[in-house]
Amino acid sequence: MDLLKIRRDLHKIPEIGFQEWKTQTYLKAHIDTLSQDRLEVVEWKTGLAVKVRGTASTKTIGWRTDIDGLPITEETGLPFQSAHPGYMHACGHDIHMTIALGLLNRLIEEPIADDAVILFQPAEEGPGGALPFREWLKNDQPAFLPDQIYALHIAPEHPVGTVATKPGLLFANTSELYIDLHGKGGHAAFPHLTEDMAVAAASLLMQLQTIVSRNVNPMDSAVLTVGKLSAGTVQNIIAEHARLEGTIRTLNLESMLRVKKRIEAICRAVEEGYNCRVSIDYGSSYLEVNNDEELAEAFLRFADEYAGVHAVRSEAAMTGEDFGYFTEELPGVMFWAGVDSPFGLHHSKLNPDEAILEIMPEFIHDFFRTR
Ligand SMILES: CC(=O)N[C@@H](CCC[C@H](N)C(=O)O)C(=O)O
Repeated sequence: MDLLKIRRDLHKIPEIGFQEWKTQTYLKAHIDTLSQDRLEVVEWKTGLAVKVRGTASTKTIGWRTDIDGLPITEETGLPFQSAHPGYMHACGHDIHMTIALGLLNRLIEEPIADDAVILFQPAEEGPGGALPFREWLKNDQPAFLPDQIYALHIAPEHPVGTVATKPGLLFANTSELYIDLHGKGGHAAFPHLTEDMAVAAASLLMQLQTIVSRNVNPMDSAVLTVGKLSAGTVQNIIAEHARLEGTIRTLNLESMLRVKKRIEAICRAVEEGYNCRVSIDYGSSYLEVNNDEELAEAFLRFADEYAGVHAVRSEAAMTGEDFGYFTEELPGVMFWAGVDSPFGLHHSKLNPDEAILEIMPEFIHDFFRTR
C-alpha cells in the first residue's frame, strides 16, 4: 500500500465538516481494493466504520480518525498542495486518515485475535461528528461499537517517533463563541447620529480579555480566543453590524459555565453602553478528553519498549477534541504523535514529516495485539 501517495491524494482534497464527500469516496475506493474476507463496512453521513474480524475474538478494539479539513488557504507551496481554494488539511487529518488506512491494511495482512473497528469520523473541527457518530453506532450498529478506543493527533513540536500522552485529563472542554452586534450605522462624518458597532465590538473584545485574568481562579485554567473580528462595509460608512467569532476552553464544565456567565454580563453592559443589540451563539461544544488511567499507562509502557518509538508523559493541553465523546462512554486513549514541523496546527504552512507513515500503522497494529 503506497501510503505516501494516499496521504498526498487526500491532502489535495480537504473538505469541511459533513461536506467530506470526495474524501469518503476516496476512502471507500481504497478500502474496496483490499481483501474483503474479514471486512465489513458501513457508512454514516460522510464517515465510515470498518470492521476487521479477528482470529479468536473476545472483544473489539477501536481506532478513530477524523477526516475533515479547515477553511484556511494553504501556503506550503508543496507540489501536492490543496486543490480546493480556501481549504487545507491544516490539522493533519490527512495524515490521521492515511495512518488509519495503513493500520487497516496491516490488520488484514496480519489479523489480530480480537475484532478491530476503524472509525473514519467527519467534522472534528466543527460542528462535531463524534457525538452523533457514537450515538448512531450505539443505536443502529452496536456490532461496530468498540470495547476500547484509541486515536492519535499529530504533534508538530515533537520529532517523528515520539508519542506523548498522559493518564486522565488530556484535552480541554470547548465551546465555540459567536457574538453579533447590531446598532444604527450611518455617514462617517456624522458619528453623533449613529451607534458605531466597530467601536462597540472593539470595546467588547478588550473587555472579554479580562475574564480569564479576573474571573477564573488562577489555580484553574481557561482560554478565551477571538479568532475573527469583522465589522462594517467600507471605510466611510459607520458600521451597523459587527461580529466576533471565537472559542472558549476550560478544564471542567463548572469553569465553562462561569466564563459564559461573565461573557453574558459583559455583553449586556455593551448593549447598555453602546445602545445596541448583542446576541450570543455558543455554536458547538466538546467534552474534555479523559484518557483511561490503566490503558494510558499500558500504552506508555508499550511505547517505551517499542524500537524506534520514544514515549513522553505530556501535560494536558487546551486543545479541543470531540474524541472526548468517545472517552465519555468507552475506556480509551488519545496520544500525540510527532511530525516535526516548524509551523504548528491550524497554520497555513503546516508541513508534517511524512516519515510518521512508516512507523505508526505498524506500531498501532502491534499495540492492538497486546490489548
Ligand atoms: C485538535 C484541534 O485543533 N481541535 C480543534 C477543535 C475545535 C473545536 C471547536 N470548533 C472550537 O473551536 O471550539 C481546536 O481548535 O482545538
